[in-house]
Amino acid sequence: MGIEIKICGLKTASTLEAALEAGADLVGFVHFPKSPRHLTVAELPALSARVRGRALKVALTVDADDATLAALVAALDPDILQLHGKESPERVSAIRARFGRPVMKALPIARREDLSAIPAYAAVADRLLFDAKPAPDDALPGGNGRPFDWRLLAGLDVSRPAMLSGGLDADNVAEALSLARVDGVDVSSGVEDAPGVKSPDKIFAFIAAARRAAAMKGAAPSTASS
Ligand SMILES: O=C(O)c1ccccc1NCC(=O)[C@H](O)[C@H](O)COP(=O)(O)O
Repeated sequence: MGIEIKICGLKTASTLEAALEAGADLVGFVHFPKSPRHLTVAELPALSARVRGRALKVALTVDADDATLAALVAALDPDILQLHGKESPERVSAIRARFGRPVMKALPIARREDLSAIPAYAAVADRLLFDAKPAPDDALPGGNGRPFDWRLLAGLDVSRPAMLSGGLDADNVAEALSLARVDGVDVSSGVEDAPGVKSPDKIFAFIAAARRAAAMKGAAPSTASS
């Protein structure tokens, strides 16, 4: 079973290069001033040029207005717009139509009830990303290194490609993939030495662990009919 791997919150040329060399399928750039991973619009073209088709570029925003999205689209030329705020299904649909880019909507998950949002967003987004719901004292809506109960996604059957994120790292990604039925994994804090400081070694270790886990999952006999 192949999976997609996204390394999010890349800020420097050297760590972006590490993610690309390690084989990341998607690379994420955060535009959210409160984040330690925030990149200004002016910083994006140089990073964008380095990707050169080696991975999909993802622009991550939180409840961004159209002017901000337009500036990001011009500066990064993203392959995917990741919406990580409280964007309604109507707003997701409007962004997709206005900017003509595939949209990945992040959905915050803590309990089974949180899965009830899936159908409305699956109807309008190209992809879904299941992330841990922030705790009241978390400063950010994502990128908090907080895991959730991956068993909630065990029987997941959505009509869109779905990624899992929240507190993943090289040590737990195999367990996460063994429990959640997803098409990919997304990591930020788990490949950092400090908030906003990516570690090339941890990026390589994470991607190797995720690929190994996905290969083992593909090789394991199916239990679906037993
Ligand atoms: O990373 C941030 O600083 C951030 C800020 C605001 C919204 C979302 C943010 N990050 C989301 C991600 O990096 C990933 O999509 C994912 O949530 C992984 O986060 P982590 O738990 O740190 O691995």
